[in-house]
Amino acid sequence: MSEDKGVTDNDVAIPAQSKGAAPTEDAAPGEVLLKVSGLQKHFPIRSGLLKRQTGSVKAVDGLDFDVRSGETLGVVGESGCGKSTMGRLITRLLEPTGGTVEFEGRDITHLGVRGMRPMRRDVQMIFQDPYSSLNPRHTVGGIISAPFKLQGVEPEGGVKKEVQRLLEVVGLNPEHYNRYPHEFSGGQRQRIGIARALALKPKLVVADEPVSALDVSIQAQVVNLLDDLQQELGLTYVIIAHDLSVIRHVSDRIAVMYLGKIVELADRKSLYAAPMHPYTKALMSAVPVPDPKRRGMKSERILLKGDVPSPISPPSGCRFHTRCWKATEVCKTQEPALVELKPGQQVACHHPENAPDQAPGEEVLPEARESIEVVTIGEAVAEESPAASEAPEEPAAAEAAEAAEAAEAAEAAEASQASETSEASEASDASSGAAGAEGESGPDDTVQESTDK
Ligand SMILES: Nc1ncnc2c1ncn2[C@@H]1O[C@H](COP(=O)(O)OP(=O)(O)OP(=O)(O)O)[C@@H](O)[C@H]1O
Repeated sequence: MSEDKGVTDNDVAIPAQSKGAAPTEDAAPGEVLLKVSGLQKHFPIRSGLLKRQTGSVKAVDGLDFDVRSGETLGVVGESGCGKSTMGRLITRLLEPTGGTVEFEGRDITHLGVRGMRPMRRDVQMIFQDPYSSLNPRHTVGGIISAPFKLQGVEPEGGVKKEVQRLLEVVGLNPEHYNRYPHEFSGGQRQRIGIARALALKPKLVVADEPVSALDVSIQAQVVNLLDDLQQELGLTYVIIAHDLSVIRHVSDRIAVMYLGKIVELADRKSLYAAPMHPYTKALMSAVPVPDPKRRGMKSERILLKGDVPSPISPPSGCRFHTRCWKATEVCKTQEPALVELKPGQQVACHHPENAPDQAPGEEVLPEARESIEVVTIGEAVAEESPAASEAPEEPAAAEAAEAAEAAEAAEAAEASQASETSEASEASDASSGAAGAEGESGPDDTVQESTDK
């Protein structure tokens, strides 16, 4: 997906983040920053003339986890399992139905708008779609300076100077301050979203599918940027993604969600080395192997049959039992608790993998044997032509991160040529951009006036 934009990705200086962003005053690394207990969100379903509640979508149905200062907690799961709802609950963009959210030891579950205001500075969100999360009528300067205005914060040196510094921090040209979102590529727009999220030096950043709307090579750049910013600013992340390759690359710990619940929560190494929940095992068996030496080796993919059940009436007992090849009678009737079976690895399963059976002596249900299909891949592929073994595998962001670094060197060679072209277009853009800005009315005028002092 190449985009013809006024600003090209060649304008992006990836290592430019080192321009002195001041670290936030976080809790000591490893201390609990966010604590979530029994968190629920049930969306009511109303029907009839009187709009009576006839049921509810149990999008998030009892989550318990904490996020430690300085870490990245990855949250993964199939579409519809409640990841985004969880993200919106912990950033308090949604009101929970039940449970509690504590930030730095303070219960923020039901804080009103005024009570939340100071906390809004500390907790920020990066959204999935850089195309729709930026107001097309506002300049980049206006977008990134909005948090300062909303919070009544006057940074040292003024808002404009600070916004330009932030643009540099995320690898964008500070001179593009007066440009509009449509003049940037997808990756650059996501950088603008990141700059906006970082404006008030938050302690916790919740990123909901921050790269899934982007081209694979651009995904790698944005993932690397998030990584670098975390190192420099001591940020704590909750990163939500359905792509296990992205999650593997960015996370210290990983929570696997299924139908509104966490089924496994573990540090990255343990989870990838020995997943305990059958659902985690199935998810991970579908991940492309990042190590080129191991590509083509025989491996088994577990294909779950059937659809994810409806969150309106989730299955009894263990919610995964209708799709699990290990399901027994106890799985149908008793919901397994999330318990730590190995240090740093919690799982909610009666019959976990790579751990002692929690309900031994139970017979596997006959229908359970039919719930999956195991496909052996690798050998057959390797026997075909060498080209065929590479063709079906989509490069994952983690691999692409490495590929992007190599590609950057090549791109640098092309950059001089590209910059000539982009300089020419910038010259014409500058005048049309200015005309566009002048032609805007209402809020944009305010932005221009207040930021171009
Ligand atoms: N405002 C809402 N009203 C009613 N149902 C909702 C609402 N928002 C989400 N849901 C439902 O809640 C469930 C969880 O949705 P959510 O968006 O949190 O899942 P997700 O894991 O983030 O999925 P995706 O990866 O597709 O974004 C889905 O069944 C969804 O239809």
